[in-house]
Formats: sequence, C-alpha cells, structure tokens
Amino acid sequence: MRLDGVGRRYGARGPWVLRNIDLDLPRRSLVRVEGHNGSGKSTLLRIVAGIDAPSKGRITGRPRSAYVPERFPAALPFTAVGYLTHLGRIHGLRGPAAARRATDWLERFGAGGHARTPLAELSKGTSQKVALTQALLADPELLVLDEAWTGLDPAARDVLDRTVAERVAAGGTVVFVDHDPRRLAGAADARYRVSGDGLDRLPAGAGTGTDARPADAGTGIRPADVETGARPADVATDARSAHNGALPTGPRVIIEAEAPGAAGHPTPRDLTGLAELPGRPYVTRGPDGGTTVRLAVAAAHSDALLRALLAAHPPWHIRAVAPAPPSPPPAAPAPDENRYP
Ligand SMILES: Nc1ncnc2c1ncn2[C@@H]1O[C@H](COP(=O)(O)OP(=O)(O)OP(=O)(O)O)[C@@H](O)[C@H]1O
Repeated sequence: MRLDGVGRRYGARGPWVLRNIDLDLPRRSLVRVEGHNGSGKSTLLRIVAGIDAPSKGRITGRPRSAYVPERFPAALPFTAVGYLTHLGRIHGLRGPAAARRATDWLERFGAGGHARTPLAELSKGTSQKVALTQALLADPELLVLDEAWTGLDPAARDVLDRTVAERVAAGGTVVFVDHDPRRLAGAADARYRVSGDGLDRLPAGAGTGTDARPADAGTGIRPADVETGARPADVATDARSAHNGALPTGPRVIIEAEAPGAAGHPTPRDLTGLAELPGRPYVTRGPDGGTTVRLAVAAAHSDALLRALLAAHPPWHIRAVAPAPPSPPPAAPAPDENRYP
C-alpha cells in the first residue's frame, strides 16, 4: 500500500494536521510511527487503516485492513462473544466459525472467561482484548495498532508481541504507535516520525531514546557485528564444541529467523547463543545456507523463544513461524549437513 502526498485537516478551514505524507507500506513489514503529542499519529493511523479519508493526496493498493484504537467503544448492547460473532459475520464468516475464532482469540489473550460478559461491564484491559480480537478475527493483511498494548496485563502484552511477529512472518504488514519506546524495540523494519512538514524516516534498528531491555530478554545472543564476514563453513567448524539441544519430541514449532545486523551470516557466537535460548532449540542453518537459521522448539516454549529473539539487541528478524510436522524424530537421525554443530 502507498500514500502519496496525503494531507488531512478537520474542517474546510481547519489547520492542516498532516501534510505531504508519502509512505510505502510493503508486505512482510513492521512499521513504527512516532511523534510528539498531537503531532497527528492517530490521524495518520486512522487514514492508513481506512477508517478516515485524507483531505488530499492518494492511497493505492489498500489490503484487507483492521484497526485497534487505544480506546474501545464499549457501550454497545452485546456480550463480548455476541459482538465479535456479529462482526465476524460482517467479515463474511459463518456464525459458528466466527464464534469459535472469537473464543479462541479471547482465550489466547486470557479473556475466555469473559466471553459472555456484556461489553459495558468489561474492564479496560478486557475491552482491549475484545478490540484486538475483532481486529484479528478476519485475518487482516494490514493490522494497525494505535497504543493497543495500553491496559493489557503482561501476559496479554506478550501474546500481542507474538501475534505481531507471526503476522509479519506470514507476510502481513503491521503499523503501530506506542508510547513505550521499548515496545518491540529494534524489531521495526521502518520507523517514521510525524512532523509538521511530513514524515521523517528514522534509522530502523535504533531504539527510541532508551537502551532499556526487558528483564526476560534472551541470553547469549551476541550482535552479529562482532564477527562480520563469517562464512557458513566457519560457522559449522567453530561452533562444534558448543551445545545444541536435541530435536524436541511432541508438538514442535519451527521458527525461521534472519541474522540480526548487517553482517549477513550468523556467527558461531550467534548460534551458540541461540541454542541456549528458552526451550533450548535445535538449531540448523536455513534453506539458503547463509543468513537464516531454523529453530525447532517444543511448542510450549515457542512464545518464550520468539520473545527472546525479538528482544535481542539487535533483534532477529522472524521470517516464518509454523507448526512442525507431527512425525517423531528417527531414533538414529541420518547425518544432517545443515545441522549445527
Ligand atoms: N476529530 C477531530 N476533529 C478535530 N480535530 C481533531 C480530530 N482528531 C484529531 N484532531 C486534532 O488533530 C491533531 C492531531 O491529533 P492526533 O490525535 O492525530 O495526534 P496524536 O499524535 O495521535 O496525539 P497523541 O499523541 O496525544 O495521541 C490534534 O491537534 C487534535 O486536536
């Protein structure tokens, strides 16, 4: 999707809130929007989401979009699941499928117990979970999050972090504003600051004024710039002595991640660090044999592993997350030349 020369003002004679906005929103990207209070971030997000129209300029290539505002209008005469089923039907789902998806998402966010509570009786945090569920129900290609983490409990914030990573890995676009500079810090593919004259593009990897790191951030991942230029052959040789977890049995998730930084290839230190992350994943080089790695981890640890990858400095780019085929590993695995070590 592209915005060209977009401007917005409220009222024919009102001041321009946004002007000269040129913005490219490619697939498979996470885009952060920043700016001081009142600079027009929410106005821009509403235009990106398609719930407000620009006063001038052009928007092309709009994908199927969904929007989560900071405040969810809760004074509607529905229960949570009744409201979500209704919206699911509007999005073309059959009633039972809509109710099932709504219930699944509410449970994932830890609000399954409130499915039958009237919207007007929900707490701010649970209302926010309903707002997230309505946005995710229809599997949007573009997800727009305006301070959507506000009011969520830590577990639900983690679920939202992971959901964002999954959507981007699946080829979607996520655009977000958040007052917390540590939110998905460094994970954005692009960062923009709204200013009176348009949008300023900021360095993508840098944090937003803080080096703070979540307490549960991963251990052992080193920035790729410590050993720039490592070749895949070096990786295999140098890493031999390091631990690599056994291929987990039972339900597994495969995460494909791209090495952080500009170095290109994961270094031996990167690989050692990966094998020590939550769930002690089984690490192999990705199909391109170069910049990506594949991590097989027990499904129960996949959330924690994704969090650690995203919280690393610099963060790994998550390229794909998928359940592994259910077959158990062979008793004596054949030599796998891609396996590390
Ligand atoms: N519906 C509206 N009618 C009139 N003016 C509006 C409307 N919505 C926003 N504005 C004005 O547009 C300007 C930008 O508001 P907006 O909410 O987009 O900024 P923001 O950067 O998201 O602010 P904050 O960080 O405080 O949430 C503000 O001056 C605001 O008062």
